[in-house]
Amino acid sequence: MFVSKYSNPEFSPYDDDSVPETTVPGNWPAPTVSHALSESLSLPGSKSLTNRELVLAALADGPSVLHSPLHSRDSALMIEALRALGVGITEVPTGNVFGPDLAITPGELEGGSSIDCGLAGTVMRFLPPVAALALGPIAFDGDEAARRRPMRTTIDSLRALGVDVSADGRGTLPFSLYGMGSVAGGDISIDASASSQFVSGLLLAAARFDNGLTLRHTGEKLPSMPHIEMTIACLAARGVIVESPEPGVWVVPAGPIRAIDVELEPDLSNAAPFLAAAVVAGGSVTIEGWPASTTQVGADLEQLLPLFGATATRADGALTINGGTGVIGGGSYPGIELDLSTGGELAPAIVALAALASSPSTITGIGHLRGHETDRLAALSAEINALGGAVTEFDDGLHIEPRKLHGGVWHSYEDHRMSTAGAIIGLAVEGVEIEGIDATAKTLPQFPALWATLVGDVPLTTTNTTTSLGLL
Ligand SMILES: O=C(O)C1=C[C@@H](OP(=O)(O)O)[C@@H](O)[C@H](O)C1
Ligand SMILES: C=C(OP(=O)(O)O)C(=O)O
Repeated sequence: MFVSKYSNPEFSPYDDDSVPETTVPGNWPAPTVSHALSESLSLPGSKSLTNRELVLAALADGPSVLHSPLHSRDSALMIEALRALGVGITEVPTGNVFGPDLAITPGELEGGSSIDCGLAGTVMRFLPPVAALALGPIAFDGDEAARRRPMRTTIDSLRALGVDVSADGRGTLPFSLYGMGSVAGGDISIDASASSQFVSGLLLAAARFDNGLTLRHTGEKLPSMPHIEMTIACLAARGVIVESPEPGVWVVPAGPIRAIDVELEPDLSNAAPFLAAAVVAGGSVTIEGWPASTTQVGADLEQLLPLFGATATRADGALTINGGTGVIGGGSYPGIELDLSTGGELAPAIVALAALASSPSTITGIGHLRGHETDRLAALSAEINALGGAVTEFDDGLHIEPRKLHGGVWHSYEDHRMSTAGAIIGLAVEGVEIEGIDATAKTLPQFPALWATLVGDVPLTTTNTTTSLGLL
């Protein structure tokens, strides 16, 4: 189990004498809520932005500082991997409850290491093109579950760039490459229909290729376009202007990646379960520090949650979702028909809400979620149906019929968004116990503490978020 030193994942939303029994010791009893919410929360930095900025700072033309970065398993894996490649990364204490800033000093990229990708898509897809710029052999592996995630496009694209890659034919981790200290670059075509991260990984490193890169996506569909736009925006802020002469084609000029200090935005996708809680419980949840403009797809929650009858208000740099009376207060909200191809990482929270809706929902455009931390379509339908739900899977999505749900064990499949989807359902359904709540450490180790704050008015303090931080 990963325990971030910036959190205390053991923190429970219950008083010591009121913790419900679970059928299996170690399961997390998802708290129900019996009152309308009225809570305001801050969240730690964005995973997607933190791991992009770590890579770009490592490839930049001088030292820089990342302010308010995420500290979680995915960012820790990225930091360790970059250090193994010869990049200097040190913590700069600030008093921020979510952890210190990071000072990054680029170095000559060196081989000779084995990189643990854990279960992080951003590590396994972003770092191989960076490693190709190093000198020497570099091996990539990860969790057992990571060995099921699609990697063929990364492997094929590196080979198309002339990089020597050793891999069996399965198109997954583990594999290794032999970096020659430079990559010529040029013109390659890839099929990124399984993940936008194949595109982002190449774009992030391409300015450091001798001839830059012209990248063409040849597959039928391309999920998560906002994440590619995020990559392009992060590069632009560092002076690398990526042109897209036609959809699915990107041209990255060779040149320096400028070192800049960056303030990270809070993770808006991680806001999804907290804001969804207002829809279920009624009342309001406010997320502080909501950026006025952003490339994060989590910003779509402002439009998505009103589809379930909630109202969204932006004021004073915060987003508030008000769920009215909520299901808990005796209200109901309708199901939805939605193509979520641009925001697949929001799907588990949206599907959890759909499972509590009063009419059917159909979510499409999310077939690629079968290659996420787990096959999310199979996992969501199995877990909701085990609680008495009626979810059917099709290739590209899920259909959810309204049913009265009952308690039971909700499996996380080591997937942080499965854990949090179970917590949303548990707000309204007595006796839901979550197996594997620790999976939330992937991007939000403070989830149990923040959820306790949300449902139980337990103040978020240095005791429940930063016990072992030693900064304050
Ligand atoms: O580039 C990124 O930071 C991400 C891209 C998306 O991946 P896919 O395109 O594989 O869905 C998203 O789901 C993931 O959580 C983060
Ligand atoms: C798909 C996700 O993660 P990853 O970055 O590992 O792909 C996610 O966080 O929903």
